[in-house]
Amino acid sequence: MAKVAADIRLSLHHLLEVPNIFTTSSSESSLVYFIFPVLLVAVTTIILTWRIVANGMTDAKRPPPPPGKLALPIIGFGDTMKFMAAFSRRETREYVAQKIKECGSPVFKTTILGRTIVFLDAPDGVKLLTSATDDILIKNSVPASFQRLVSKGWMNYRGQEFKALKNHATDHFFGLDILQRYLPIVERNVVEQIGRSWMGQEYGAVIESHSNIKTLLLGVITELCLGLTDSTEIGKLKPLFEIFSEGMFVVPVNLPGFQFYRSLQADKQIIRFLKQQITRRRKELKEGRASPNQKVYEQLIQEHSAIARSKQDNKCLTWEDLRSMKYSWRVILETMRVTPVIASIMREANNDFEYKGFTIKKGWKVWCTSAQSSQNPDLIDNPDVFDPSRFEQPGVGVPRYTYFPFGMGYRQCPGMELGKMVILVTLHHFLKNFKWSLVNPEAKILYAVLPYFDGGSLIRISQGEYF
Ligand code: HEM
Repeated sequence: MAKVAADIRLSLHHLLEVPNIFTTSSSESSLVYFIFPVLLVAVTTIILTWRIVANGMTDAKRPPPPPGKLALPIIGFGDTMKFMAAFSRRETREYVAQKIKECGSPVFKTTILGRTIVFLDAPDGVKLLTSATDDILIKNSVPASFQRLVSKGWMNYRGQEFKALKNHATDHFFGLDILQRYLPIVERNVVEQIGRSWMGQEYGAVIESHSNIKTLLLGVITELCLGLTDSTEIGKLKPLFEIFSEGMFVVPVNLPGFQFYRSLQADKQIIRFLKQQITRRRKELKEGRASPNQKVYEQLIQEHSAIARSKQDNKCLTWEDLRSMKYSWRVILETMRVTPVIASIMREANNDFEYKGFTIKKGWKVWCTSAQSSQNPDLIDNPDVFDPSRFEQPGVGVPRYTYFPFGMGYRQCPGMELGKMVILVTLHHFLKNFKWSLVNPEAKILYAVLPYFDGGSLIRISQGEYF
């Protein structure tokens, strides 16, 4: 090693000692004239090799890779700016349509954030992305910042290890029998949070609803996972989560002054907080102290008031009540179709494979966005129209493999039933106690990984007993 280092130092020394070409003797300048063409040929060869390898032209027996230009490694941005601008303005559909026109194929490739991304078509692409096993596609296709912040645990598990983890989580947390036990806790949290932040406001008061709902959800999760009910303690976590999530889709520079650095610091504080809470919870458990649009609105009121009427003495919601909220669930599905929480299924090729006559290379990211599936006018009638009735008959208004609010198949969201429960319970209590309207109905919903309300989500609430 020492010899190699010495050789490198020597070569660097020689290189640095090459005299200025404008003041050289003839033998020195001929050396420079020799070096330049060699460098030129070397750089050209590297670029050509990269292009050939990137385009998969080296293997004559294989079909070609999908069409679409790739950027030069390291220095090339490719479609990064174009895609990010379209994504944040909710114009992914226009971006995809333009690319399909440019490439002449619904399956195409490009470079985003320095990675080769292959966009697949729906429904076939969604079917592949959600049903392929880990030897073909792995769940690793997220930006580096997101991966470092969020994917440290669950997403890094593969194959048998992943199955064991998922079974464990289902047995101890996400199973339907366990969720039924959580229902009273979820409902109490919703009612308490509504009482704390929403009740008692004067008629027509304006509320920042997004932030309030986030507090509500944090309260539910911290009580379910940690048995934590102290609202002051929970209040400390909220700003940390805000800072943490702001770093999910940024350039991952871990230096003071950068967002990613701030998010990692917040992550450390959250972990410290959670560790303290887990220690406290374990101690409690050991000591045995722990205890376990107008028509749509009218239809929702109809469904929920019927449930409320069927109960005497203001009894709590039951699992059967949740199961009977069928129209409400269609409204929620349609809401997530129009504004998906997670707007793409993302995987990474774990091996070379073929798709529709194209070779997808190992390491390439493989995506199918909701713009190509659940918002695609070729697959869904009038995709921009909010119409919960499309979910009345499974697979008809919304064909199979075109809609994936919780993902599908092997890596489907394990929190789906919990998410569903919290949303339905919250909706029930909101409908019961409030009427509301948007303060700024023209305000856009934009994206920074997750959707957010441009200018806040102010709503005007009027408290009452609506059923
Ligand atoms: C409305 C609420 C929710 C929505 C819309 C949602 C949506 C999703 C989606 C689209 C995925 C990606 C699936 C894929 O790539 O195929 C996912 C994964 C995941 N979700 Fe959810 N989710 C929700 C609530 C929750 C909750 C409440 C939890 C846990 C408490 C949770 C835990 C997870 C985990 C651990 C994964 C990773 C699964 C894997 O890697 O296999 N989610 N979710």
